[in-house]
Amino acid sequence: MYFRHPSKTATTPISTSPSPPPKPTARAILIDTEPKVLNKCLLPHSPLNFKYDPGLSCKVGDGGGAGNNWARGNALWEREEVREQIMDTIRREIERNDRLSSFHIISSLAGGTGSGLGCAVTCGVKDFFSSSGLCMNTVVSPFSAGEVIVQDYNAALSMASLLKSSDGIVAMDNEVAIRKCRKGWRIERPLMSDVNRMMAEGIGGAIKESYGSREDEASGSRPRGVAELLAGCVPHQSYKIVNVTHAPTMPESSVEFTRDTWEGGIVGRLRQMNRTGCEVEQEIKWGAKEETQKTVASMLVLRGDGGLPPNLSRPPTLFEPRRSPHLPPPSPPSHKSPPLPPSNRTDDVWEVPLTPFHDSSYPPFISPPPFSCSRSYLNYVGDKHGCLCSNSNLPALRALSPIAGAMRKHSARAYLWQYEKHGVGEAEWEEVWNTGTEATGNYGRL
Ligand SMILES: Nc1nc2c(ncn2[C@@H]2O[C@H](COP(=O)(O)OP(=O)(O)OP(=O)(O)O)[C@@H](O)[C@H]2O)c(=O)[nH]1
Repeated sequence: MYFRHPSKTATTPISTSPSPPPKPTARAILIDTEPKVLNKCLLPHSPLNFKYDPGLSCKVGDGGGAGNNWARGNALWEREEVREQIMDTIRREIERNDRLSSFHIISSLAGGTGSGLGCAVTCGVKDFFSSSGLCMNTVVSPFSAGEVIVQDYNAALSMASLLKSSDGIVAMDNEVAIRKCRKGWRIERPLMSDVNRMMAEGIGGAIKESYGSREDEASGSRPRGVAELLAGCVPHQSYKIVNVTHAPTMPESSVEFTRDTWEGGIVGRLRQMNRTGCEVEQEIKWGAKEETQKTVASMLVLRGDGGLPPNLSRPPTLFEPRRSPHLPPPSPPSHKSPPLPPSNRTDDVWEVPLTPFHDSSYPPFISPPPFSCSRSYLNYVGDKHGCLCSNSNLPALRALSPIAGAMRKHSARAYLWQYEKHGVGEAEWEEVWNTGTEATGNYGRL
């Protein structure tokens, strides 16, 4: 459950004048070493349609960032006051839950705070709260050039640490997201906010919303959010890097003119993308018959309007569908509809057997390779949206590639003193190479 909705926490005063509905509060713990970054997130008049809880923000360190140095960010965890502040905040938030199924930690790979401290927090969560739930990390890979000179070191240290501590790593890539913004949304010069929106559309589509109430469970929807994603895509601890692709990606102005089908449209495109290792919908090579990408496990989440099953009322939506104001409002849910789809629409996926996504070869110990498909009624892109989470070799190898870059830099002894100063010496680098070589070998063998 990612948000606390106002109805649960506050009583709304009865008023005759219409006022905007109160914003839900993200159940997110913000951690940074730069107070100005946190303050920006906490601005009372932020344009976001949700707000952050100032009580859940942790300003740690001396206020100057971690200097794009993984070791410096990671070493902050050695300081008792930093550890206690972060762990206390997490503990308080856990105690406010009825129940908890998972943790989701989001950070970049290239900087110092998100990568270094983020890895330490992941280990802390696993050490202290692993009985409370699984821990998934979403990490953002840097652009291949033009950013931080030591980005390969930081990304390599992060990946090696998370491969050991995390239950699943969703690897997002800034460069891929920029291409999606350009080709899918036709934004010539995407801003970081566009990149973030694109990534959110992917990861938001992948994680089935978990409202966490007992009624949900009683209704049979059993929403499990992150835990469901991990169960579907991480069948073995040697394969914990997950890639997320989604369709459609189209400019907002095209939404009202687009009528996609499931099997022939969205699902077909995602299948071809999965077979050929294509990450941008507009770059699909339809002529390519050969599989260029091998997948260990995959999970498809389809989102679309349809008759809601009885007892499953539409939850408050944070992501309003990108629906044109000229379209008639969506019809209210029919309580006469059967408890589960199918509907009578011929393009509905429930009427068309899904051709499995696993037509590639798999390691012998995973047979048959897991493939699951589920549906959510909460949609926020047009009337149909598909999201494929897969444990495929090409994106995983790309996420691991900074380790090779770091090895090259390391052999030239470049910048190593900056890391040594904060406790990352030869033994630690050796561990990174070993972990990286093993993971690269596992994916390379597929
Ligand atoms: N997608 C995305 N990437 C970002 C964003 N902000 C920074 N990055 C990427 O994150 C990396 C830099 O890491 P930051 O998160 O800025 O650094 P930090 O974790 O605050 O670490 P320090 O600055 O060293 O304290 C670069 O690869 C950036 O491209 C963002 O809003 N969205």
